[in-house]
Amino acid sequence: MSKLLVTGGAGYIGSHTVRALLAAEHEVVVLDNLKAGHREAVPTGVPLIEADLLDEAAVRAAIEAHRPDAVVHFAALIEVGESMKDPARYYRNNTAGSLNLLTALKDFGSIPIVFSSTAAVYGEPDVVPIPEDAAKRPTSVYGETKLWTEHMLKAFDAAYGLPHVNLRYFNVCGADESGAIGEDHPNKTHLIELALLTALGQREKMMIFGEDYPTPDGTCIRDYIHVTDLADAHVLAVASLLDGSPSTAYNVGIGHGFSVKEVLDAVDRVVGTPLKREVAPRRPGDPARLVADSSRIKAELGWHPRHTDLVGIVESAWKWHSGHPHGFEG
Ligand SMILES: NC(=O)c1ccc[n+]([C@@H]2O[C@H](COP(=O)([O-])OP(=O)(O)OC[C@H]3O[C@@H](n4cnc5c(N)ncnc54)[C@H](O)[C@@H]3O)[C@@H](O)[C@H]2O)c1
Ligand SMILES: O=c1ccn([C@@H]2O[C@H](COP(=O)(O)OP(=O)(O)O[C@H]3O[C@H](CO)[C@H](O)[C@H](O)[C@H]3O)[C@@H](O)[C@H]2O)c(=O)[nH]1
Repeated sequence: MSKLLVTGGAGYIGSHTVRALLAAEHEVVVLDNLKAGHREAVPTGVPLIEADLLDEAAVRAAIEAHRPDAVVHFAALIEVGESMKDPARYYRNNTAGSLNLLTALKDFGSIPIVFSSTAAVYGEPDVVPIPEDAAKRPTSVYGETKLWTEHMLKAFDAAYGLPHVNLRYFNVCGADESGAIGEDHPNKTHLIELALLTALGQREKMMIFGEDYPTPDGTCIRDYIHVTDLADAHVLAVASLLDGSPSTAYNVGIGHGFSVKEVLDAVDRVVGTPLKREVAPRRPGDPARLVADSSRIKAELGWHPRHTDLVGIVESAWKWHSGHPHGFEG
């Protein structure tokens, strides 16, 4: 049993991963500023340090007090559109916040770290499915903040020895099978969450952002990875670091893409009624097709996604949203 510090563990992906880490018999401590996370998402018995990564002294105090064997680092601002309007906030929170954490990790004996990176580091890809060594040309400040953190990790590892795994997630979706936790971001921008809130009557209609992309039905294609499969990838990444494996990066996706229209068709099937749809202009910065080549994590860590059926993925998200129409507020 190892002791793990999880930053952003009160958020959507973090709270699912905390459960997977507990199931793998690790001891877990969460650090979160609760600006986008939820106290209720942290399981009873897991200590929650309410602190901000920008508070360097608080970060150092948390590491010193708990002396984790490894850290899983989710805490970040996550909205592509907002990052373009307020880059200062994104570089400060995501890149400078990560710098505070990495500095503490190297000062307290090079504590290994699993970092939440993103497919957004690739930007518009030359090759699809995208392998890890594809060119990194982020088209958003959000993607840049994550790529800069990857650069810092590489430099810290070279200079001080800081073992790390960058997990580059594709489009994360779904919810824990219990239906007790799920996606509840303060600003809703993700396709499946918005569609299900529309089905609950909280939105009038679904906007399809562009149907003139060079794809079979003209809408964007994404690789939808279920949050519990992603949580399993973290458990494996932590184990590999604790075993002394060298630093690396892994793409985490199912290796198959679905178009916006296919996702909305699946939502219609699951909720049993067709949602009102309207075609809108393209959303700036959206690549046409993002699909992961996840063969490296499969080969090296033995990871395999269990949720590859789109209707099943949407059903799991629907169980959460229909049971908690206003998220953690009820
Ligand atoms: N959701 C996706 O589709 C997706 C895709 C790729 C990568 N990611 C990455 O995964 C991670 C988790 O995303 P999520 O969807 O769970 O988002 P989320 O907003 O639900 O979780 C992020 C958590 O971090 C906390 N946080 C943010 N800044 C902090 C700070 N400075 N100090 C302390 N706590 C802070 C928030 O309160 C929140 O609980 C992020 O790093 C995100 O960039 C998400
Ligand atoms: O109301 C909506 C919302 C989204 N979309 C479309 O649906 C697709 C998926 O959009 P999301 O906003 O759900 O997700 P993104 O692909 O923009 O981004 C997500 O996945 C990326 C990696 O693939 C990054 O990690 C990012 O942080 C994360 O939000 C896009 O083509 C988007 O244009 C719509 O048509 N209508």
